[in-house]
Amino acid sequence: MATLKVRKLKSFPTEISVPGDKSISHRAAMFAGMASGTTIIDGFLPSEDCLCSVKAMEAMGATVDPLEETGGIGLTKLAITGNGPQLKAPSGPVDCGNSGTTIRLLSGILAGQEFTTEMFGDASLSKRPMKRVADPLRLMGAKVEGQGEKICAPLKVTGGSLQAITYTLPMASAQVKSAILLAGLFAPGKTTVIEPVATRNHTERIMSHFGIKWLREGNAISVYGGQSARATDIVVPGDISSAAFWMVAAAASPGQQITLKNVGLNPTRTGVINVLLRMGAHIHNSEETTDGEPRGNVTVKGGDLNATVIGGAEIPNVIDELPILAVAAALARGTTRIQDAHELRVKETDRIAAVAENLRRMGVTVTEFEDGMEIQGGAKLQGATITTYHDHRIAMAFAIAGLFAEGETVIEGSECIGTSYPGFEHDLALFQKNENGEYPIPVISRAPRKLK
Ligand SMILES: O=C(O)C1=C[C@@H](OP(=O)(O)O)[C@@H](O)[C@H](O)C1
Ligand SMILES: C=C(OP(=O)(O)O)C(=O)O
Repeated sequence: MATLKVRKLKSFPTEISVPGDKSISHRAAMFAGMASGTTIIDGFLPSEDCLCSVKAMEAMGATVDPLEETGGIGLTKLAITGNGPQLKAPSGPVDCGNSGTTIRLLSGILAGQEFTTEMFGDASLSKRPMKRVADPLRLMGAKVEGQGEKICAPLKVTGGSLQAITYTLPMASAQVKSAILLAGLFAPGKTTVIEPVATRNHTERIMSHFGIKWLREGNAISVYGGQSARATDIVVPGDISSAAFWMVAAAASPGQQITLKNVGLNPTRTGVINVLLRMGAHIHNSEETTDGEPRGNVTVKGGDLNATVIGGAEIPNVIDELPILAVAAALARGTTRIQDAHELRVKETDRIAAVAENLRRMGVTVTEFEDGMEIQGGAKLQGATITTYHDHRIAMAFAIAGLFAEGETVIEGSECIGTSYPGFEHDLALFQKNENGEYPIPVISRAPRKLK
């Protein structure tokens, strides 16, 4: 088990470029693998989760050529050549690691294939509910077999002749929406997903990018079956969910300023900026390119933060940022309430319990509810030993809390950070100059290295 030690912040970088967006990298790998021809993906996130999606597509017949590596984090540019939407049966079970996005989106693709595939994951993924994808995919005609009432992994999907459905999502989940839309590509007729609350729309945007037509009527999103993806190069912006850690570090540091470069600014993901603005942070974005996904630089200036309420339709937009927003709440004046966030209980770990437990260890008063928590801000944070429960967002959120704590904060089980943010420890070191003006971890160069 790896351990990350964090001390109170001693230095402040003026700029950080976070690695590629995780949600978009998964989708780019999957659509490229289902397209006929070669797609170059630039800005790919070489995290363990996204590499599971690449390896899965490779196991099912796609060819993967590495093109560029970026210092210390790995493969950031690759070419994927697919053979069209009918994939090859993999020679064995597919490893989805820690990745909910891999197993759920892949289930949608596999529902359209005429073979049986088994998918498995690590201990955390094996506890997460797959019934939410099994239910609609079974209605479409796929056979989905899993473990117990929650239909957990290992999950076996046998696809084939699907029928189009209209399905109202019982929970706000972009993964379930995406699984149904992906399966809909293999079902004759119009498949419609109705989402009661808007969730991230990367699947819809990437379908347009790969030449697949879809339509939105109110809160209903539809695709017609029988369409194939057209290979098209794609540039992935930086991940706002990773940038969020540095946004909070800066927002809670009066007198400091940081610019996060080339961050994805899709409005279904920018809730974290809205929440921090409401808490009193000074944030400015410059929106740039819009070849499918908006992106830009985000500058955050520190100040005194105030408590807020986070809930309702805003929740899906900040779902992965709630652990770090809970840390922001601990650093703010007043009591912050997070509500309507039951979904946090079925992530890599129960994130409500894990955040409450670790905040308390640092000296914060937290009241836990079924759907969220109340956090009393303003207490002096004390360094503590943090349990990550193998959840990358818990590890990174509490590493940021450690920058504001007296004494040392020890993040036990920090290896999970590689799930979404390879290079996080090195970026964190930019805040940790020691007495001699040296960084505790060598600061890596992010210079790209061409492989071909
Ligand atoms: O579609 C996606 O890429 C994701 C959707 C969200 O999950 P849910 O669909 O379970 O809300 C999010 O928490 C996850 O990190 C990525
Ligand atoms: C919940 C997450 O990812 P996934 O569902 O893909 O495991 C996350 O990245 O916070």
